[in-house]
Amino acid sequence: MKREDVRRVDQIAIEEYGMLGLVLMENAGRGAAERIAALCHESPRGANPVCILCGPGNNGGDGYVIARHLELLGFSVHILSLVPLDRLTGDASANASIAARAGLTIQIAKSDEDLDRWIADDETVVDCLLGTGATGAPRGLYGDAVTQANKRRGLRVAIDLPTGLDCDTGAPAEVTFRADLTVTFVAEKEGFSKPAAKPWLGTVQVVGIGVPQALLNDFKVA
Ligand SMILES: NC(=O)C1=CN([C@@H]2O[C@H](COP(=O)(O)OP(=O)(O)OC[C@H]3O[C@@H](n4cnc5c(N)ncnc54)[C@H](O)[C@@H]3O)[C@@H](O)[C@H]2O)[C@H](O)CC1
Ligand SMILES: [K+]
Repeated sequence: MKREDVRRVDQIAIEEYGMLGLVLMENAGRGAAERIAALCHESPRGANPVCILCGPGNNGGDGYVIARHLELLGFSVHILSLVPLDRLTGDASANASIAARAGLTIQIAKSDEDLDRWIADDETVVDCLLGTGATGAPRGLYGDAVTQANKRRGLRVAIDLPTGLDCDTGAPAEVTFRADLTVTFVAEKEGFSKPAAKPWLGTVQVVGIGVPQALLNDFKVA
């Protein structure tokens, strides 16, 4: 699916089917957490603890849901947000607040030094930095976070798409998250089939977010 189509699915599910964004985000995050747990259990590099890198939008919001569900699955999790939590809005803000009230470990990374200090070398790193709302190459601290993550030797999991990869063209940016696994929502993105995308995607798994079959049929999603 094209970026704009998958964002339309989200919008129609809410505006025409009356679903709540929080429900879509919960389905997305719970499904992603289950795939991450499965990968960590079956891979020799699958470390526990898990570090979740969260950006400013709903891709970051997914990260707070993933953290809550990974903890329920027995993982030790910590969250590095690249923005102060009061900068979050909507469903992302709601889930960051739930995670904070639940006592999940959340640190706010303000510099590359923070990222270097707080991302351990052997933990599993989850990319909830930028998703379908990204435009252009990851800027500033987002580029730093991707560079730091790529240096670690643990597993790397991208949520919805690897930060830096253009999900319509499959073109990687100068700095792109190199994932072992990409968990993507609703359907594979059009750019994932392009050869240039392969080194950055790793294995791709699709997670449904609970939108009605009728809506998926309208977008010809298998
Ligand atoms: N139906 C679905 O697929 C669902 C998707 N979900 C998740 O939501 C994200 C999309 O969320 P959105 O808030 O629209 O965008 P992002 O989270 O990607 O954040 C974009 C945000 O980041 C800033 N930004 C944009 N480009 C850059 C850049 N190059 N460098 C730095 N910063 C950048 C800007 O502020 C943007 O606003 C989707 O991917 C899924 O993960 C829902 O959770 C469930 C349903
Ligand atoms: K991402």
